Amino acid sequence: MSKVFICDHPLIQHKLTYIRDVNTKTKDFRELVDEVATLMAYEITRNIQLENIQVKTPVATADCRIISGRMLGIIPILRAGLGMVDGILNLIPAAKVGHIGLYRDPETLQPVEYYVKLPTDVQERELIVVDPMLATGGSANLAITALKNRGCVQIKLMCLIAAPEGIEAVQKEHPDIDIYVAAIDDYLNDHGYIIPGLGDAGDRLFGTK
Ligand SMILES: O=P(O)(O)OC[C@H]1O[C@H](OP(=O)(O)OP(=O)(O)O)[C@H](O)[C@@H]1O
Ligand SMILES: O=c1cc[nH]c(=O)[nH]1
Ligand SMILES: [Mg+2]
Repeated sequence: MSKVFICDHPLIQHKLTYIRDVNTKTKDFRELVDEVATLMAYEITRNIQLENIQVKTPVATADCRIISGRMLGIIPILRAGLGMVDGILNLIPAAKVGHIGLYRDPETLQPVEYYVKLPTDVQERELIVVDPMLATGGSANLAITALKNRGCVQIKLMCLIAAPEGIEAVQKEHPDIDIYVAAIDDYLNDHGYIIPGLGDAGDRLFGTK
């Protein structure tokens, strides 16, 4: 069974409070999501493997460690996942980015795929699928399935806010995938919105409503 990690670092929780606030405007919302993505990336990469190397300091040789050789990929689920990409790239600039475009049909709440563009060596990479919201779990499940269908095996899911329903759905369909979230909220309303949540992440990031 996949594990669920709640990133409860005080800085993440503090910024999430302002992300949720209805009075936070687009510019601040975008900056806060970016910052939280960086902080969550710090947590998610905690157990990444290191290699030993030696470097010359100005006065001696030092035994050091680097993460070279680890091939990472960031996979945002469009649109809202885009808001988390730069924050992660700040920490891991060598990561490649693949895009999966999905929108959720407002009537059926089923995800509809409209775009997939992945790095050619995606199967060899350790992937972090990012999306601020895990609601019914349909979008995350479809994105993970799309990656697995292309031969990807090392996949983590990183979301800001999850509904219990979404976590359950991902655990059921993809029990091998670990999930990292900043918060698990109460429930989904009749329109599939996370309560209390933050509203529509894509609209708040891009100012479309
Ligand atoms: O878990 P689910 O029930 O599938 O819902 C979550 C999805 O809904 C939102 O995307 P949306 O469909 O609003 O598209 P957008 O990012 O383009 O706004 C969100 O960013 C997730 O991708
Ligand atoms: O609460 C929700 C649920 C799905 N998508 C969002 O952007 N917000
Ligand atoms: Mg949206």
